[in-house]
Amino acid sequence: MINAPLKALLDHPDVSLTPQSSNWLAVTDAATREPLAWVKTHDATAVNAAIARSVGAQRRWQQQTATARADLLMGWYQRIQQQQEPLAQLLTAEQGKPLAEARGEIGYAASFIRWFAEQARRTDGAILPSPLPQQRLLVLKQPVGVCAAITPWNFPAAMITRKVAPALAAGCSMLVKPAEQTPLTTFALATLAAEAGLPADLLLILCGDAVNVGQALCASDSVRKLSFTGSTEVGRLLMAQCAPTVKKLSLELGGNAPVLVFDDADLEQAVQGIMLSKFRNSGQTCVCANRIYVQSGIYQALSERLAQAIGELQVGDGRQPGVTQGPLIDDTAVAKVQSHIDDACSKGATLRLGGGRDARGGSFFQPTLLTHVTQQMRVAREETFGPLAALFRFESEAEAIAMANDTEFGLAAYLFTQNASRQWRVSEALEYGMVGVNTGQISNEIAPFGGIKHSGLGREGSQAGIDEYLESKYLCMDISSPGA
Ligand SMILES: NC(=O)c1ccc[n+]([C@@H]2O[C@H](COP(=O)([O-])OP(=O)(O)OC[C@H]3O[C@@H](n4cnc5c(N)ncnc54)[C@H](O)[C@@H]3O)[C@@H](O)[C@H]2O)c1
Ligand SMILES: O=C[C@H](O)CS(=O)(=O)O
Repeated sequence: MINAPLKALLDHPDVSLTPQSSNWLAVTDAATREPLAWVKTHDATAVNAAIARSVGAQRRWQQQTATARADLLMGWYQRIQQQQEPLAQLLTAEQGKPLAEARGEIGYAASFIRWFAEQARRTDGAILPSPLPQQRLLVLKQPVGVCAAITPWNFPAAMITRKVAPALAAGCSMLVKPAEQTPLTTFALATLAAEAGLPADLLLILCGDAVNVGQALCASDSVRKLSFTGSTEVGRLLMAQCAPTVKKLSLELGGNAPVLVFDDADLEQAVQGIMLSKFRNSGQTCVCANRIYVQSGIYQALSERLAQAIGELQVGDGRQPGVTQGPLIDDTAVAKVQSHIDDACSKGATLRLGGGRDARGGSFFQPTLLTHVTQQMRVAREETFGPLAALFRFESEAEAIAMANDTEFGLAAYLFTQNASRQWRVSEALEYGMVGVNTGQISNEIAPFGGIKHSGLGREGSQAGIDEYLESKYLCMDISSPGA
């Protein structure tokens, strides 16, 4: 239910708490599947009208000083922090994750705003040593201009601010198409940005048919950048759609994260790291452990301890105390996890724990452990995006690295070993954008988040994050006096 604090966050002409006509989209509760609200949808004409408004807003916004932009972002940050609880309740309602995780995501989302408020005043250019005495060479940093973002449902707050904050800090405007399953958090964040003084039309939300909205954004020459977070399949499509207008692109795509646990790992540290990486958001994160490779000497002890830890997970409505595993986003997600389990078992894997839809029905799924998994199974090649821990066995370091790298994805990888030399050797050999050593928690606003190969282009957060929204302009100035 949308209570009074949540209703105040959704005070937007494109959000209705009462049923609306056909060109409005119903947003449902992830656990109960009851309608929460309705959001207005945009066709191509409406998208193009929004782009035109964004152009004007951006031109005015880039005239603001970096200090003014930073101050406004800090005001937005503080309001989000003050509203963490209602925002978390709204996020859990539409996405399903347990409230404790939702509170954490709100804090994580806010951290990007604070980070880029700080970065706004550090977009330094350069003065270069000229090769000619009469010339002076300078580099200016200028905003890219009108930007668009298309975001996934699994982190309805953080995937918005990880794009909008650097864009606004750099002097850009942003048009956001949130996932159809979880747009309400985006509207709530926009409400707080407006309360902080964000000028009208600088942050516009475009709900509607993803294909049509996406095509209109990609086709517009006024939109100079697209930042997409989602599946690799859609990322490839958007990349192609942006080619005719040569847009700047940031792509945060799919993953297939390996975890390597060596005989010399600290067993408890490895189990805790696997649990954190695998079961956060019920396994619905791009950096979740998808394949767990365990060296023979520790395999039995780890599989026993992991089974015990998985058995302690609590499935249910994320609003209920003690629940650690909320529902999957929809029945399609349930079917994909089930298909990976069935495929693996048909090819010789052992079902150690769980294995199917939870007795609660809906899209609740039992946290599952498979052992004796091999590279020939679908779970080794595809991103499961659900609460399935798949254990593989290996003998040597070289074999583990080869299996870990045997994928077109390259987002995150993890390894557990107390041997410092091995930490360096394996980290350098893993073909991924991010590597966790003795930890399953690698995400923050300060580090460069992103992947290589089919997991994407560019980085979010960190010093690099704002560069995705800036252009470098080179000035070459002849300072010789006339007639000299
Ligand atoms: N790398 C990361 O940081 C990161 C973060 C979250 C999710 N993901 C990936 O996203 C996937 C799961 O999220 P998802 O199911 O929302 O992904 P998805 O690709 O199906 O959808 C993502 C967004 O794209 C939109 N979309 C879908 N088809 C489109 C089209 N033809 N044109 C324009 N927009 C379109 C959706 O409406 C949604 O807003 C997983 O693969 C996961 O790994 C990656
Ligand atoms: O799912 C993708 C998110 O980027 C995960 S994280 O919260 O940034 O680790």
